[in-house]
Amino acid sequence: MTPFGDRLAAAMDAHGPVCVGIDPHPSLLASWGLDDEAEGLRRFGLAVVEELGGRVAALKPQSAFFERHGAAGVAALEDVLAAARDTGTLTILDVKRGDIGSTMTGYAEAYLGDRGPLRADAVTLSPYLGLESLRPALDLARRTGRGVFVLALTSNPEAAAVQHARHDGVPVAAQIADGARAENAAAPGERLGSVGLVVGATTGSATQDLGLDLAGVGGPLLAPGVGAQGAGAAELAQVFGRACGQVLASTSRTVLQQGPGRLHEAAAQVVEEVRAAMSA
Ligand SMILES: O=c1ccn([C@@H]2O[C@H](COP(=O)(O)O)[C@@H](O)[C@H]2O)c(=O)[nH]1
Repeated sequence: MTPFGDRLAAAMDAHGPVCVGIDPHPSLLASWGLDDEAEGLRRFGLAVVEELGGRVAALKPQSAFFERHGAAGVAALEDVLAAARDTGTLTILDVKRGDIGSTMTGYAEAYLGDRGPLRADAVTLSPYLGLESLRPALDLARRTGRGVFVLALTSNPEAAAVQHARHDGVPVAAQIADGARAENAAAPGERLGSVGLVVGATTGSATQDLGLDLAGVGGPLLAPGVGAQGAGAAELAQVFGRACGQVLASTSRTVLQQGPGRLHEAAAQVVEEVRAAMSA
């Protein structure tokens, strides 16, 4: 399979640098006239896929909302992922996994193997058990042409206590960025590497203050926080600077709260704003 980074670069060329999250919050389900039960989530997710499949660069289901409903919710997530795959739209499963290496192998097979019912094109990973603990996922993703987004500077304010902290004088987030750079450098020839970072659009001057070389990462930069969390075009330009071309802005509630039938128009508006920010 063509490596994830190259597939994502092509999708961003075709549809713009925006990923839409599938986050079935109870309040959104209610406003869509759906029950907060596994079947409601399934219908919600499938409606998003039906309207946006083939029209955005990527869809990002949020596993937490589906897991709330146990086995039936996870089955709904499997259906949503399968439907997205059928449209040819890239999927990023936001599940933020990270564990000791031997257990990480299980998670890697669940999300990044060729046979797992929850497989996605890419997955979000937490490096806070040590970046190298993610090795099984990094290696399997490379073998199967899938990708990962490692949490570096997340969009929530309380993250700074961990991610800005210094170890041997180097900020934790910068060490994670350097690790992603090394992974991508080991797979030369890809237009965009397949090891990306999560860098929140809400993180202000942190990328500069901490000296993160985002352009040097060589992989995609998933930027949640656009819309409901308060970031817009100006914030994206400030956070990403010369790495703008690698940014995949992510937004969920801002699009989803428009309701069925109006998702594409809302997503197109975000694409327009992000493109303007990136080219300014
Ligand atoms: O740093 C992070 C990492 C992930 N997220 C996820 O993105 C969406 C954001 O939803 P909005 O409705 O656009 O706020 C959600 O699934 C988060 O878990 C993030 O926000 N920040």
